[in-house]
Amino acid sequence: MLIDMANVKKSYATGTVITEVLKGIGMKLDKGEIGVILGPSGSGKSTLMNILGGIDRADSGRVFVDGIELGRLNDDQLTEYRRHDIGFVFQFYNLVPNLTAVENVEVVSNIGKSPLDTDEVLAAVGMKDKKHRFPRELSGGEQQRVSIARAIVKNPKLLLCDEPTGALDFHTSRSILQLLQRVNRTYGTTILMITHNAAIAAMANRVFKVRSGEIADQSVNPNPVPAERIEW
Ligand SMILES: Nc1ncnc2c1ncn2[C@@H]1O[C@H](COP(=O)(O)OP(=O)(O)OP(=O)(O)O)[C@@H](O)[C@H]1O
Repeated sequence: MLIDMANVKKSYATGTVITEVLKGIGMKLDKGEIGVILGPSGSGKSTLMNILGGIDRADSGRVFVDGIELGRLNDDQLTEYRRHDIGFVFQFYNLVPNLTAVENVEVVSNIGKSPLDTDEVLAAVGMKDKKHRFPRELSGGEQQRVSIARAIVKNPKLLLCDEPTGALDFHTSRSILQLLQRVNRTYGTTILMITHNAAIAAMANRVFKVRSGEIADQSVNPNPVPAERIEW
């Protein structure tokens, strides 16, 4: 079991108003699986992912990732966990603009405990030939490939993707989803992906539907579909 969460609650206070964003979430994902989280805007998806990624903390409940109980880590340990064990991919790539593609990846591999080879990873995401370009010289899809290379070069236990195709057209999105499926197979990386797009659920082993801070539905997909067959 890679992710094992039970009864996770989280509230935010703005002024005197307290909003309960997560109301007792439980979910499990096995090692090597792809999980997809679906849910409307504001339902708590990013909050859930931030807790799993060690960016934020739950107020109560239990969160285990690969046997590590995140609630028991102090701030320094949580930073180490985030740095070494988790890869993040965001909708808007978040590459460093004045570094080339290869330098963006090296920034992460240089601080890794057991990083993968930078050139191998850039080749795996199809960006070997353009590795000396700056982000502004790359298309959105290419920038997302570099950001995936940056996320996986540290060989993370868990790859968290928050709307990784949210800013891309259909064809580019599908090639990014294919890439994520290939990363999952090649490196055995467990992937948890947030999306608004229900069609993407077809490529997942497990699908979690979040509504108003609760898991409204979850399902197991015995035959995940290759990403190239997904249509929307
Ligand atoms: N730091 C914060 N302080 C106060 N409220 C917050 C904070 N972070 C999130 N919220 C609130 O928590 C709720 C859930 O936010 P969250 O970003 O987790 O939703 P989401 O499902 O990821 O939405 P989206 O699909 O729009 O990204 C929202 O109502 C949001 O306004």
